[in-house]
Amino acid sequence: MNANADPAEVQKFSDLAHRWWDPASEFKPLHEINPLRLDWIDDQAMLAGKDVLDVGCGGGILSEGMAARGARVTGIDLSEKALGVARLHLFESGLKVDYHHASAEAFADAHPARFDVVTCMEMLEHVPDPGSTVAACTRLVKPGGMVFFSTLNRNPKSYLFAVIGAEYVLKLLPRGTHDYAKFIKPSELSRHAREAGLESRELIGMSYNPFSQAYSLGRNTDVNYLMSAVRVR
Ligand SMILES: C[S@@+](CC[C@H](N)C(=O)[O-])C[C@H]1O[C@@H](n2cnc3c(N)ncnc32)[C@H](O)[C@@H]1O
Repeated sequence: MNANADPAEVQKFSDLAHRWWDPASEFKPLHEINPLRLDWIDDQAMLAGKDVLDVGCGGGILSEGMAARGARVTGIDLSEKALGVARLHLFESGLKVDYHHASAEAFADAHPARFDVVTCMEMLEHVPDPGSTVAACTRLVKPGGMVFFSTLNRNPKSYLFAVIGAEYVLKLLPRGTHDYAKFIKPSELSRHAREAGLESRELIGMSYNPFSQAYSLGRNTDVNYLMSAVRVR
């Protein structure tokens, strides 16, 4: 497996992959946040007609959403099982997405500056070297193109909400889904982005309200957050 991949992390997603499109499964949070992040990306990138790469696409929830908005979408992941589920789901949805088994780094070597837009959502907190992934996403996008990331902040509140709350109290996610040590502060993601040649455009938080059981985008980046950036060199 690629040097910048944790086989145990990829295996975790492979083991659950058959439930990826069940909106009541472990992937419920991804289904619920998808309309929010899709609108947020589309507002900035104007997806229709664009060549888009979805890095760490998993079962294809975001990839299909972007294809439905008129983008030509390619998805890459290191979980063969997740990709198998993603390909099968295209028969149900009737959408077109081109899925490949590849790491961001290897795909960047083969397809430098090939895409108008690159998305890499809920994936950086599962890789050993997120800076390398950010650099690869930057190499994959054309100069002037946009890159979108989402991940988890690292602080006592995010530990409480994303690990204890989500995995142990509300049981939104299976125990062990997230490794707190791999969470990434916005300042760290910004540094990786700057070093790679990206200029940050927007940083926005995503919060879960356990009473209304709904997600919303807002200023609070304490736990989940998203960042958009433009390749400037
Ligand atoms: C939480 S899922 C997110 C899926 C999708 N991006 C979304 O937000 O709907 C994380 C995905 O990252 C993939 N992944 C983990 N490490 C990876 C790596 N080094 N390279 C490519 N994909 C990886 C996993 O297989 C899994 O499909």
